Amino acid sequence: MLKQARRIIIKVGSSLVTNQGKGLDHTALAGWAAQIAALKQMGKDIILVSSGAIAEGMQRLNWENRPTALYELQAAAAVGQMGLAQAYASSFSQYGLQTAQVLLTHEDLSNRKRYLNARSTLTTLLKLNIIPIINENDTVATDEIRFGDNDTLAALVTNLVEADALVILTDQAGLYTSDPRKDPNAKLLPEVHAGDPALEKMAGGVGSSISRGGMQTKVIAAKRAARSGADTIVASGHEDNVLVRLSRDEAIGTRFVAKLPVLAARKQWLADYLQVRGYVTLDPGAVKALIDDGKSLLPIGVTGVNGEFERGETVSCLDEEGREIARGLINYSAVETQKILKQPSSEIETILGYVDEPELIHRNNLVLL
Ligand SMILES: Nc1ncnc2c1ncn2[C@@H]1O[C@H](COP(=O)(O)OP(=O)(O)O)[C@@H](O)[C@H]1O
Ligand SMILES: N[C@@H](CCC(=O)OP(=O)(O)O)C(=O)O
Repeated sequence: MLKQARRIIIKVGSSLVTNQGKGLDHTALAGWAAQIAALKQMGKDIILVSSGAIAEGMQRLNWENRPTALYELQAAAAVGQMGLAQAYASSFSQYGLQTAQVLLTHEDLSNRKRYLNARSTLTTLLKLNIIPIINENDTVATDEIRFGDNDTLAALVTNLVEADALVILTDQAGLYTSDPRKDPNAKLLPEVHAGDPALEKMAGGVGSSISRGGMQTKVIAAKRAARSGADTIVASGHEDNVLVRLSRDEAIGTRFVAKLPVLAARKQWLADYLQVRGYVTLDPGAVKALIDDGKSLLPIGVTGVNGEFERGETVSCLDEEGREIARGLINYSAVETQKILKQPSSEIETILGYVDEPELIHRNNLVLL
């Protein structure tokens, strides 16, 4: 599949770019640059999402253990990001390629204007034949606006620039039926369907103290990438010449085939880019109205509300078992929603003294998950 792909996002995880968490593995970085240069020769647009700032920062600061305080992590990232950018710039320059550093936070992608700016900057860099190297802007990201792991960031970038494929390189051969570090009988899955709920049960957490997310975030990243039609490959970065071989369509690792219906750009944005501020619980009738009948969500079908949100913010819709079935932009704040839930829309004015909209979440602002 990579043979056909013109635009590819490649993510290399913390487990691959660092020397067991002690600074950057410069030989490994040079190897990624060499392989990406070969892919560029084949006429492909490449964006690299690379972790490693915190590990490099810890090394430069002589810190033995990964700090837990956010401000220390942020300081380490600020120091280490310099090293990461330098290392890539010098490795890629061997092949006559220039690099650009792009640091993003979740907020950059949830704000529509900044999202569009990020998209045009990235596409301009690609047109200029430059390799954008993306990482999370750890220095300013607070807990509420953090991606945390770079798998999620890579998936959102895949959708942002409408890439054809996402390649996630890690320290395991691909997705196994269970965590191979814990289960000696775990089997590698060569091909799966992105978005298959069974996969999330197989995938476990991180494999090392420096990584974030584990296989769980990779499986979800594949589901997100599929929403814009991109296939995902999760493969081992220790595999010799892996990117070049993948681009010859050699079967390596796990391929997540995108079979989900492709969502329109605005609906993708609703599904994945916005931060959920609260939850509403739906009765079975409302669940059916949303899923089977394509209706808007009315207050009468809501049985519970959680969180503090304002009008226009993103709220997740749960069924009675707590499964998320949809997300959308809500027309009433949490306080207002609490007052009008289980009530017919005709009562909104009597209860609140005004009415914004008869729907709690209008269909146009709602996406099924
Ligand atoms: N079903 C699974 N298949 C493969 N790896 C798994 C699975 N469940 C959990 N893992 C763990 O996920 C780890 C890879 O994720 P992570 O440690 O976050 O690496 P990275 O830094 O590359 O993102 C593996 O080392 C492995 O221990
Ligand atoms: N942004 C952080 C890395 C986040 C992280 O570890 O992500 P991952 O490579 O997905 O395990 C850094 O550069 O140190």
